[in-house]
Amino acid sequence: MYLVTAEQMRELDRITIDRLGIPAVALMENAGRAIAEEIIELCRKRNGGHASRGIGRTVDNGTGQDLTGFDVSGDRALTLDTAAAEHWFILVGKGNNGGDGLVAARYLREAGIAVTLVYAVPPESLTGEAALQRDAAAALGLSAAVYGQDPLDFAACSGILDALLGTGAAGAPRGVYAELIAAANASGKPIVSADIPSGLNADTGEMHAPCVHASVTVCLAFLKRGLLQYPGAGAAGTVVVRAIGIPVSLAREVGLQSYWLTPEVLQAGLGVDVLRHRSPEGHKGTYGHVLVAGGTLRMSGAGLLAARAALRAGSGLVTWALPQKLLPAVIGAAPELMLADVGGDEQGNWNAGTAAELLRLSAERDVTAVGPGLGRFQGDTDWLRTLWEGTEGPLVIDADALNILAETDYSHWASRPGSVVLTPHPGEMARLAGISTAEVQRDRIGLAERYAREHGVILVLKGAHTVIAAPDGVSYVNTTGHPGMGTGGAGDVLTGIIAGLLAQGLNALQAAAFGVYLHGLAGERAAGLRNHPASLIAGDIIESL
Ligand SMILES: NC(=O)C1=CN([C@@H]2O[C@H](COP(=O)(O)OP(=O)(O)OC[C@H]3O[C@@H](n4cnc5c(N)ncnc54)[C@H](OP(=O)(O)O)[C@@H]3O)[C@@H](O)[C@H]2O)[C@@H](O)CC1
Ligand SMILES: Nc1ncnc2c1ncn2[C@@H]1O[C@H](COP(=O)(O)OP(=O)(O)O)[C@@H](O)[C@H]1O
Ligand SMILES: [K+]
Repeated sequence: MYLVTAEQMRELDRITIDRLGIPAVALMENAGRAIAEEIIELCRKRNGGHASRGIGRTVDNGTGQDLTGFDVSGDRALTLDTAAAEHWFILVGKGNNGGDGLVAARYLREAGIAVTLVYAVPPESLTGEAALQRDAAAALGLSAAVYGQDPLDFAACSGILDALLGTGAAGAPRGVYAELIAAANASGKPIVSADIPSGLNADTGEMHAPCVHASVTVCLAFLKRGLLQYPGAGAAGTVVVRAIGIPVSLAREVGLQSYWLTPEVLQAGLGVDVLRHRSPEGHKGTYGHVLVAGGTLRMSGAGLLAARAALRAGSGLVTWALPQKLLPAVIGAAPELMLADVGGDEQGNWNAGTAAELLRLSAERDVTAVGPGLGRFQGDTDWLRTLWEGTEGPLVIDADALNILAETDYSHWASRPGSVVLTPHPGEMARLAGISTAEVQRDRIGLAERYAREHGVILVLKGAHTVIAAPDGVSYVNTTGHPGMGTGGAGDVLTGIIAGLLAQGLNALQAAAFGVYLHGLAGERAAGLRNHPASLIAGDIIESL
């Protein structure tokens, strides 16, 4: 499923209306009807009725609590047995988002649900299609109030439709919009947002103050980027994407290149064999050989986790290269692994002298993963450069190896035949990009796309809803995963998984995207196996692969 910015959405609207000749009012009619359908669905569910979802996937966090769900569904009857018990307030903004709300109000009324239109601004200030809908609602005799002029008691309603601000919003909600959003949130009533929660930045997921906290967001036509990025993803509730008559085939014309990472996108878009078929005559040599370079006295476990994860990801062979001093202590920790001595210092740390042996080891393996538990040492920049320029296969760079990169301008390093996958968490990304962690989190997709393009790498920006971006501008947002995965070593496991997939012949983008997806799924599964997800530890993710 495509992800769009507000600007791209406007372009899609423009082409549909101006070039295809589909009237804007028809799109608005479809949008309003879809919103009304979803409100009725919510009422039905709330009253214990059967949910009649179409195609869809709900992401469950393993504790029975819905995180974000997506649904693309077809027609459904606009009736509700319990309509008499419902009374919805329709918060109407000045633009087309308000117009959508007015259409929804008509359909809700049609289903027997009481509605009160609550205009944020005097209705006379509406223009275009929204004004047309205002007149239709008035002609039907829908009851209406103007915020600030008429008395309004939120306690009297059973639910709220937020049709205040959509993709045309700029900056934090002002004046009466801000007051209405605050009042709606404070009411404790379920809120359904039209297109995006008002107060959310549709592109970045940044939540302005105030921002609607929705139970359901009925996203229109294309999934807005901001609905998948935190903190916005947390304000949107269950996200349902509904078609409104804008052809999906226009996506290519507008140059959409950002996707929600689903099995379909992995399979059809990225060409990944998600079932991971193995040839009946395959043997360990068929499935590649990973070299993991990492682990020091203080953090030997990081190297071990990455190496074990590479095995569980299906790599035929895995060699773990580490300082000689540590070798006796880790023998037998994972009998399936091969160990390689790279020298190092007396304390069991890596040093500049390990580069030559590492290069030799790497030349005989299909992929090298460097960084987990590596530590820092004198001359580590040249050390990493030697590896970068001297190895031919793909490199997965994580943890301290990222910190080394962050301190140097590696754009001057010789370009390498093999691809590079960087897997920073937000703190490491901040150091790489020379900005604060808060700035990284402000627009994760945008930053990942820029960095990947400018540096010619596959970038995996980790954290809830990990972003994968490629040098050609394509990006994916993953929604598998679990808050329980916020535990030391979970990232080392991801590094191993990506390396393991690379060894099996996936290209760097495929391995990064599929690796992130599988890592998240394994995390969900592992969390579900514990008494409480907080008890999840990184090794559990490996065991759930
Ligand atoms: N034909 C189409 O295009 C279709 C569009 N569709 C729907 O339209 C939505 C986009 O509609 P839109 O572009 O009219 O903008 P919208 O989000 O309603 O709000 C803009 C208004 O809000 C105001 N305003 C802005 N920022 C503000 C702030 N911070 N605080 C306070 N006020 C602020 C601003 O007023 P101004 O400040 O300019 O006077 C302006 O009038 C889209 O999300 C989807 O729901 C669908 O029906 C499909 C077909
Ligand atoms: N709330 C969450 N939802 C989904 N995935 C998460 C969440 N928190 C952490 N993760 C995942 O767990 C991993 C943590 O990686 P990282 O911070 O590098 O850990 P470490 O450095 O200890 O190995 C990342 O892949 C991240 O995406
Ligand atoms: K809205």
